[in-house]
Amino acid sequence: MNRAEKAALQLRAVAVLRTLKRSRTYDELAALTGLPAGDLNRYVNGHVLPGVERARETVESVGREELAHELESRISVDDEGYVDNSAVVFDQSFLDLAAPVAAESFDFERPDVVLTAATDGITLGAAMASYFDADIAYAKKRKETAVEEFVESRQRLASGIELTYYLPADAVSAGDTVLVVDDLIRSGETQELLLDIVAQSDATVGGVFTLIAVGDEGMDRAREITDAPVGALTTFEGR
Ligand SMILES: O=P(O)(O)OC[C@H]1O[C@H](OP(=O)(O)OP(=O)(O)O)[C@H](O)[C@@H]1O
Ligand SMILES: Nc1ncnc2[nH]cnc12
Repeated sequence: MNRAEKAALQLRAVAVLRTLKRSRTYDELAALTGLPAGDLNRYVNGHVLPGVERARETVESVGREELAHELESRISVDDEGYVDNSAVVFDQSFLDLAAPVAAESFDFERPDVVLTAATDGITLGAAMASYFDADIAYAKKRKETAVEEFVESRQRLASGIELTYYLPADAVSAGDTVLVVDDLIRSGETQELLLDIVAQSDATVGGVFTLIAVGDEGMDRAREITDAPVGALTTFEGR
């Protein structure tokens, strides 16, 4: 490992600890990590960096299970099965941790572009794009001003309302590998539109990832459209 890689690992460990600290006392963080509370305080406040071995152990200890647990503790589901995930999508540090875990948990092809749907998918999309050193693209329900060419995909929803997403045509190029992500998948209607935009762009789907699947319907729908890996960090019961 060269100096830069060591520093990146040490900083990632600090990011992990800071994220875990948000909902914990130092004593609780010490119990969780096995590291002394005083050391944790110095790491979280940036006075000292953890040594490379400690950094590695810290980063590796936050695997899929821990992250899913952290995610579940931050969201609430109402009586009708609707999810409030604002404490997740507004926390870029948490999403920055989710990206490597998603990449390690599923066999996604390395993307050229990470594609999502505005609005709530954008922060996760940005974290994933940054991790893969890929571009971020997001389809919007309105046409972007001053852009001339769009790829658009329209669908009539179960409710009868029509939903259209527009993506500037140069956001995804023919031949690109595209990782499609969203914060939440329920019916899969949004995924169907995003996957259609990838197909219209003559690009390849490298995977589909969501933080939260509500029921199986949307995930199954995505799996019918693509053979690429389709994965969720957590699944909740649908209505
Ligand atoms: O699987 P589906 O049933 O299509 O639902 C999932 C979509 O719903 C939410 O977005 P929403 O449509 O609420 O738009 P927003 O992000 O702009 O709030 C969420 O961010 C997904 O994009
Ligand atoms: N927040 C949410 N919870 C459950 N299903 C949804 N579909 C779209 N947004 C949703």
